[in-house]
Amino acid sequence: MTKHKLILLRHGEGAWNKENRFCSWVDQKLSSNGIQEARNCGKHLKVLGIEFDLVFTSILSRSIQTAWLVLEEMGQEWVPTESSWRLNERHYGALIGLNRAEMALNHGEEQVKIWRRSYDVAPPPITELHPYYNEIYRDRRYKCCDVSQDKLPKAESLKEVLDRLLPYWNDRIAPEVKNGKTILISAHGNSTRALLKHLEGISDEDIANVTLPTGVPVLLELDENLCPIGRHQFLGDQEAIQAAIKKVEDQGKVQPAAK
Ligand SMILES: O=C(OP(=O)(O)O)[C@H](O)COP(=O)(O)O
Repeated sequence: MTKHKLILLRHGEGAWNKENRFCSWVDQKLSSNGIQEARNCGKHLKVLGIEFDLVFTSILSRSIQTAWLVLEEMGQEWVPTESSWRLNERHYGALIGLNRAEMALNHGEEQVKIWRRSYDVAPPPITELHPYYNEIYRDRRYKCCDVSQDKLPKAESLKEVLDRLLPYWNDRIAPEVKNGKTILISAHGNSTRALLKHLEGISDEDIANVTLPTGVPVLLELDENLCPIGRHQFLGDQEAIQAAIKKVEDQGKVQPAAK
């Protein structure tokens, strides 16, 4: 049986991951910890003998920077890399920039969980009054997309992320996987969750329980029809990975001191 190896990666920690703020389409760089996470990821993939043929990233710096650092550690800087807005993080609309724990205090943990992890509920849309509206929509990178600026999202559910990501997967990435290319997709927590949902056939309910920590490579093996062979695997120290997953899940809870 043909086995295609696909490595999915949520970028290393960014400044706003650390501050527990919804970052989404704001272009934050990696924190020093995030740089180290990306480097460690590259070291680990090198030890495993992975040889990439192609790399795909979003057009947000943290995913591109992560891909560079991974490739540098692996001595594979030459590998062709392609970036698309369709791999961008979920657009968190009006929630962009807000602190999750404060949101939990003001709106309740259940509401924050619905905003973060429900499949088809979108947060309130971003408006021109939002402090990051201009920073996002006046950025030149969004003039170079395959849709016009006015068609770009103002908020997205996970379902809407999958809807805009799927054409890129189907037309651009999947054919390369089928051709036997070993591919790294360096993207984001929710764009990666959307793709995993599609490839593994995860239900609308169960996808709420899939959490991705930063900087941890996820291996998915696919057969010739791109059906998964077994479940996705987090590569690395399993105990540390479980602790990192719990930390991401707890980001949407009221901080103990404030309870
Ligand atoms: O920017 C984000 O994700 P990213 O760090 O993967 O790019 C989101 O703020 C992730 O938030 P969530 O984990 O509450 O869905």
